[in-house]
Amino acid sequence: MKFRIFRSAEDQTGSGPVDPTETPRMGGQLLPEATATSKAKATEEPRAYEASDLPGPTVVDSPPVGPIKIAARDVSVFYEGKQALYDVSLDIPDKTVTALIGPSGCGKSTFLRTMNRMNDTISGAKVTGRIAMDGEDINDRSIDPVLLRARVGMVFQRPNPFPKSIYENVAYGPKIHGLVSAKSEMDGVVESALKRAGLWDEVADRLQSSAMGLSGGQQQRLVIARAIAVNPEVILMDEPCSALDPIATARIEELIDELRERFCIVIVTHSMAQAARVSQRTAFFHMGRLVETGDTEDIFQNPRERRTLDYITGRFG
Ligand SMILES: Nc1ncnc2c1ncn2[C@@H]1O[C@H](COP(=O)(O)OP(=O)(O)OP(=O)(O)O)[C@@H](O)[C@H]1O
Repeated sequence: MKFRIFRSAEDQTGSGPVDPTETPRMGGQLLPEATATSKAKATEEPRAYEASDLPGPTVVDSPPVGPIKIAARDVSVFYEGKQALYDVSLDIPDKTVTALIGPSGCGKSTFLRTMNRMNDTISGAKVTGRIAMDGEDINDRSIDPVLLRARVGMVFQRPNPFPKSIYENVAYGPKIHGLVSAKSEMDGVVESALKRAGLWDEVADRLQSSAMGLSGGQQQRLVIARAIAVNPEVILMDEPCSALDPIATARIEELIDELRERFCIVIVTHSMAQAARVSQRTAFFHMGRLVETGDTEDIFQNPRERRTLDYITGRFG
């Protein structure tokens, strides 16, 4: 059996070259060329990928099972009038990791930001369409974006701890949102968030030390602890491992897997291997459009769209 070229599992950033010697794997399973090709286009001869194929229709491979946390309908985003995202409709299930994949500039981060109204903070950005969380329109005038961002936390590419102590980084959110007043209660919140972020054992004896003295991977887990401390319902992650080494990346990936028991997680990643490892649902974007979405296993093993197949097998992007 032949195997398609696939990004190396060690390629954590997704920016490295495709490794032709790497055996492709998806959730411990191989990605056989025969399966990917025959099911993608069972009766058609593969044809060359052409720019005129774009833009294509959205294909919903299989609807998610279980409760939907966020439902996006016909979401478009414009920057200074220039359209960056076109009519994206996507259901994001609760207690699941959904990976947003696609080549640079396809709109992954733009779509991610629509879910906690971070695009509101970009001057000249305009969002149309509807995004509902638990059935409630998050763009409704009655929704306070600051409170929304506590419910929908965000972790960025580069760890961005505040230049304060480890303790203060975690305590900051509960304090400003008035969730906790007593010091003893705050101690409990900080400890619990650090434990859930898998950092407690490494920092318990230096909570008053500066967060800036932590390693990059520890800082990223601290930022995750900071997001968790305000009891969010959703955690958005924009390439959270791209600035980390493989060991720190593996630790964050384990953490993501643990966190999905309690949270709805959406992760933007350039690494196909990472998307395959950490997510249960995948959405593939190309040129501002959602091309295909479905269970991660289906997207990687039986993509329906030629563009998806070309991307996941490293032909472009
Ligand atoms: N603040 C902004 N102002 C103007 N245009 C923007 C802004 N942010 C993104 N864009 C444009 O919107 C399009 C989508 O960008 P976006 O960052 O969402 O893509 P992406 O898929 O996340 O890319 P990458 O993988 O490189 O981060 C691009 O053409 C980009 O140049």
